Amino acid sequence: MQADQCTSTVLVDVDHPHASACYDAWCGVAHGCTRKLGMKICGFLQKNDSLEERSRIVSFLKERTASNLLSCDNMEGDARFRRTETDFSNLFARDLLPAKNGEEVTMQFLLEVVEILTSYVRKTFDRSTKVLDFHHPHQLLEGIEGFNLELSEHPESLEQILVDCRDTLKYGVRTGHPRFFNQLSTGLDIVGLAGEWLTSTANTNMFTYEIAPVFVLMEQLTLRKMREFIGWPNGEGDGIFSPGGAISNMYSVMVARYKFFPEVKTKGMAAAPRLVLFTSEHVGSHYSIKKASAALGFGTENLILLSTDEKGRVIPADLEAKVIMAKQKGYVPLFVNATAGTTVYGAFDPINEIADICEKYNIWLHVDGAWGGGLLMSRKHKHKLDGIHRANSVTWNPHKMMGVPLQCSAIMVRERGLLQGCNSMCAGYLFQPDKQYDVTYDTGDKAIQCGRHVDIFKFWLMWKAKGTVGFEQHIDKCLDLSAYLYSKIKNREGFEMVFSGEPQHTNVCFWYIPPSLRGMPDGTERRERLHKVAPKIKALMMESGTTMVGYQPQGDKVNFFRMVISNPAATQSDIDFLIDEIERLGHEL
Ligand SMILES: Cc1ncc(COP(=O)(O)O)c(C=O)c1O
Ligand SMILES: NCCCC(=O)O
Repeated sequence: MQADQCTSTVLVDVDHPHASACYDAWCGVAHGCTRKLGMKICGFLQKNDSLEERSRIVSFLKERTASNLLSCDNMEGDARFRRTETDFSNLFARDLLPAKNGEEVTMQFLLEVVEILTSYVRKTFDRSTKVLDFHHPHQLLEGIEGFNLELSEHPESLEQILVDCRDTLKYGVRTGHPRFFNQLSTGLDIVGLAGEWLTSTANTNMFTYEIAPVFVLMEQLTLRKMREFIGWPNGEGDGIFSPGGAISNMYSVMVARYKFFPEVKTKGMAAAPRLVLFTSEHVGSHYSIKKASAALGFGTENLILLSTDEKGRVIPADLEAKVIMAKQKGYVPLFVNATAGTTVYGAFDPINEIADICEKYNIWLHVDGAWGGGLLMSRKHKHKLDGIHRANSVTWNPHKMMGVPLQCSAIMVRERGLLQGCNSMCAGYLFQPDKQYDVTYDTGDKAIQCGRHVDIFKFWLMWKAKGTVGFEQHIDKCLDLSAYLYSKIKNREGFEMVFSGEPQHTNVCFWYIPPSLRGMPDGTERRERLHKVAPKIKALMMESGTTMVGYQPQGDKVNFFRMVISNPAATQSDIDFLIDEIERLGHEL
């Protein structure tokens, strides 16, 4: 293989036994070419990765080379922005753009950062790397191998800044790792990552169309598409992206109150009767409803918890009984939260039956689909959210089941105008009515925030890259993996399911029973000892860094593992690994 670096023309011996090496060389050529030509070569090469295909490609490229169509003669032009050995020890932030002559240093610095990030991405998907390198807070605060968290009086060199970047990732948790199961938000979507990089580079604000024209329109179009999945005709309604599901849920309570008692906006809660809210007793109906009742002045005593069945689903009859009881006490039932995918059990409340009761008593129905909303995109699983179209508002977090990088949460409201009416303050320095464009595109007055981060682009880009079918495949795969896990442990010695039956979402809840506890009669001693098993296994897991899965008690149930899957990188082998690891770490307890 010879490559004339001046024109980067590559002469290839197709029959050479190392045709594959030629293929790799062509990739190198592609990367040295102009974007368009390089992309074409890369795309062409990557579509065909078998050796035979590679040889065919190489002979194709050889012919093209012969016709001299593949010369990347702008190498010189790009060479100055190729990563080169740079001594950053005497370079500082002040040497970066917009400093005079700062372009070269800036490019080299950013290329170093890109190298750090791309190296991290590669390791994230490498199962031979650890999920985490756990250290206790005092160890990190004392400084490990020179990683000093203290802030500096004087500027650190760019070399130190790059070291700090590497260490920050080194001592963090690889939430994109295929064996990271600890949270509902997992994974590292590359297109989403690129979207986030662009978002930070654009560094703008969502409050007005004038400074975020493209992002505002993307948000509007994407929310409409989401509302179509909810089943509101033509995607009618309103919405906004918020910092998270807890805030989205808070919006729903605020808007419900504004709908029925608008004067509370100006006169406060004194202008309303004693209002009561309803949600599942399960902590997984999410404590954010409780937070909302506290933060919005209802008082947590006015949040009435609803009984649930063995699978954690709200019992509609209990809701109706408690509504009647509240009314008999002179309270006003304002708001019911039905959860589509509870945090711990993954339970889907019976929305239609709950909607019947809400319509009967004229109560606002909110569906918290923070965790389960994504299943609306799956033809196989969307039935679990039947009735969601009857909701007055819906929370849906793409940053959970759909793998969109944090943060990305939507609150959608069926009735247009309520978000604006509830939150608008008409700040004259932002929302001038006499702008040259249609000011209804200014979103700021719908929000409880002023400045609002651009959370839409990474989601919009992923949707463009995956298509709706791509999200459906992602969701179906994760649910298939949870069914696989359930099938592996439901009758396995040493494993006990917290509730019977196939998982509704990807949540699989179970106890691991070490041999020392097997055969022990149920009672206080067994419960106390079992309560300590999951925390101990989790601690050993984190110290070994091999995998991570959450645990918690629920009601009268002692600590149990909650396995959730939202990372499309996970495979059955990772599920097998988790089971084996739990047995390995817990066997001697
Ligand atoms: C059902 C449910 N609602 C709301 C939330 C809160 O979402 P966020 O963490 O984005 O605030 C969660 C988080 O797990 C959840 O599971
Ligand atoms: N909304 C909090 C996240 C809960 C979890 O990831 O388990």
